[in-house]
Amino acid sequence: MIQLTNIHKTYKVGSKQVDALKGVTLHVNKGEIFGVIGFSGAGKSTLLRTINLLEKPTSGSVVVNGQDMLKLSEKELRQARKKIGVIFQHFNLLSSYNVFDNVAEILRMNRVPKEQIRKKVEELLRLVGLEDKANAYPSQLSGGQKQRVGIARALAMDPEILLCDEATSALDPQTTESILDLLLDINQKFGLTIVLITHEMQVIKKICDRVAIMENGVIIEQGTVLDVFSNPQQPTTGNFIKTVFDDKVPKEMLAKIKNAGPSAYILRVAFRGDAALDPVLGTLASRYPVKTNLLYGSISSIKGTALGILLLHISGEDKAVQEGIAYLRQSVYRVDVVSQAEVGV
Ligand SMILES: Nc1ncnc2c1ncn2[C@@H]1O[C@H](COP(=O)(O)OP(=O)(O)OP(=O)(O)O)[C@@H](O)[C@H]1O
Repeated sequence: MIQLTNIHKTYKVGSKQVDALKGVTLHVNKGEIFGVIGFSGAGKSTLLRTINLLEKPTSGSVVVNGQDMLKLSEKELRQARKKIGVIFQHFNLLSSYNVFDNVAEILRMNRVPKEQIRKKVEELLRLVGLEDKANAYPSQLSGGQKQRVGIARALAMDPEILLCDEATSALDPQTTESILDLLLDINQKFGLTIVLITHEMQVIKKICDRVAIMENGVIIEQGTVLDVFSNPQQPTTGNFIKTVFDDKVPKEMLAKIKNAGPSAYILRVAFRGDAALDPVLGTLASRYPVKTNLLYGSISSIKGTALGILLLHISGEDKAVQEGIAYLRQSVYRVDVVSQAEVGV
């Protein structure tokens, strides 16, 4: 659906050059929700804006729906952009227009016949749950309601792709959840392809199928959300995951743990799918003469698959501990030995 290949973008600021994108290659499948996460300045907005050519790459290719976007004439590009809706962090509504007209304006601009406009706007406002706010002005709406108008505007021309530029960053956590539910609903109802950029891992976890992590203008890691959450490869990815799975243990608690022998470790254990329910820990305790303490545990569902993260303290004679760890490694998705300093707070 979207293929970005070896995208470079260099801005010139006075005599200085800023390399915002340094060879980004990305494929987004039709109908999926693809998230791009990174810290401020990583290049996310620039990347998102190359998809509809709001930002023209310095080099590289942008193919959307089989069309090479860089080869289109102005007129063809305008047509192609109709199929790519965009929603923004600060909503971009027209403050002097009411809700109805904010949405109708898009249809008028695109010369949709007048008699079709009312029906279409009513349909869109129903979809986003704002049918009773048609006459309200943006200043009379909450942030979440404003973003719903933004979504209705973005969907007015029946796009195939929706680009979301930090669409929930200005919203409180509860409103964020409801906007993400709406995006998920639209994705499922219409098979809409969604690309979103965010700095919140919670957003990625809740609705994305796949994720790319950006740092300094490059993608440092990408994969399904489940794979990335359960098996991160890069330290930055691990740091983002920690914002969702806060596997910290009070230092006083760590100080009280008594080792059952000379060998002791703290393990971070990731379980996936059905394995999350298996009595692995019971078998570990009965089969190996080791002592285990559960320090932290969390199970959540990522796109319908359970992902469990545990912190375990294991101690005993060295041979038994090593065999116990080997058994765990065979039985669960991933086991890492972590230091007290890493998990203690
Ligand atoms: N129009 C511009 N002119 C000059 N430099 C720019 C321009 N737009 C972005 N940059 C620079 O390019 C780099 C990437 O910026 P970009 O906005 O894409 O990052 P981001 O990951 O979206 O950050 P944020 O989360 O803060 O929006 C930054 O160093 C930024 O200062």
